[in-house]
Amino acid sequence: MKKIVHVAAAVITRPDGSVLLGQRAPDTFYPGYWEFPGGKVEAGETPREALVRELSEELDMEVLEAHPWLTREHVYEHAHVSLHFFEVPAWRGEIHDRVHAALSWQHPERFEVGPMLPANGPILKALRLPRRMAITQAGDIGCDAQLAQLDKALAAGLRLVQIREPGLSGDAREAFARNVVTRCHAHGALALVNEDIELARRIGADGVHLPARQLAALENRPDLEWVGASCHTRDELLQAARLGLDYALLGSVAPTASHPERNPLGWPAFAEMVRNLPLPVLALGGLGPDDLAAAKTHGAHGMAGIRSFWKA
Ligand SMILES: Nc1nc2c([nH]c(=O)n2[C@H]2C[C@H](O)[C@@H](COP(=O)(O)OP(=O)(O)OP(=O)(O)O)O2)c(=O)[nH]1
Repeated sequence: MKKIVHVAAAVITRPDGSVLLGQRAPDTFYPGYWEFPGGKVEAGETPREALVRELSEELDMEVLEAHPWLTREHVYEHAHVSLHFFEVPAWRGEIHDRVHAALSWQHPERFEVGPMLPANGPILKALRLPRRMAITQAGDIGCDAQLAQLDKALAAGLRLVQIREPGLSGDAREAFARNVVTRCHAHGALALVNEDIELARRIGADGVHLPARQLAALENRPDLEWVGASCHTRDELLQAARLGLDYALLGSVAPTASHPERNPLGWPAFAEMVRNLPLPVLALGGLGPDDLAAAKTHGAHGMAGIRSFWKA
């Protein structure tokens, strides 16, 4: 077995959502391939310390903020690497590249450079996962009211919707879900169906969201473009990772109106549970739009919720 080489890599992000990629120099492994700036963690360093050092050495950049994001393993011919990705949204200094053949700012929805290093495919997909997911509540407020909220939220930039309507009957649920998918697609937003894999396929949804008990029962990932799951424990998160899911929801982080009696996790426990996972995690439960910064600091990709997530 090859020794594991730890690597810190930076998803350096501008406010318009573009990320910085570097093209590997001719004298390296995979010359000409594109990567996220970073490099090997040296003895005695944490991945974060390595990240700060590498970005200073390679790009002349002083990192002001770095949020832990994903950790992925990949076995190359030359090494078994464990890639610790951080999101870097703030830095000081003008970027001066010292090691790459070229640098390029790229939008995750349409990468125009390639090829990418082989380990990075799932990373590029994770970058396309929006940061906020709103979960429908038509069973509580009525289909018309929910669709009106959806229109407003899409117009305000919402790009990820989970259709979760256990209270609607089969036909009503299908008609409502079709309506949501059409409206989401008109805005380039993703629409996922809770639990019902067949319904998701039938109506052309982008994927399915698995409740925890369905996640536990599955042996293989359903064959849809986007598949995520609700998790409450580290074991459930690891099962989502084993199945190769695209994201997980983890909560409740804070007390919620619907379950005030449940013991919330709190941010420190959330951060511990999502540490070194290979898939993005959205924080759920008792959160509002203002909590995104705290969520990212604690290792979340973003947030999901019902009530406050429909307020445009
Ligand atoms: N920096 C970076 N490395 C990546 C990414 N994806 C990926 O598979 N890798 C792999 C390629 C290499 O095997 C390893 C990084 O090692 P490296 O050789 O570039 O590291 P380094 O800058 O410390 O270089 P050196 O000390 O060997 O000169 O991680 C990525 O997006 N960014």
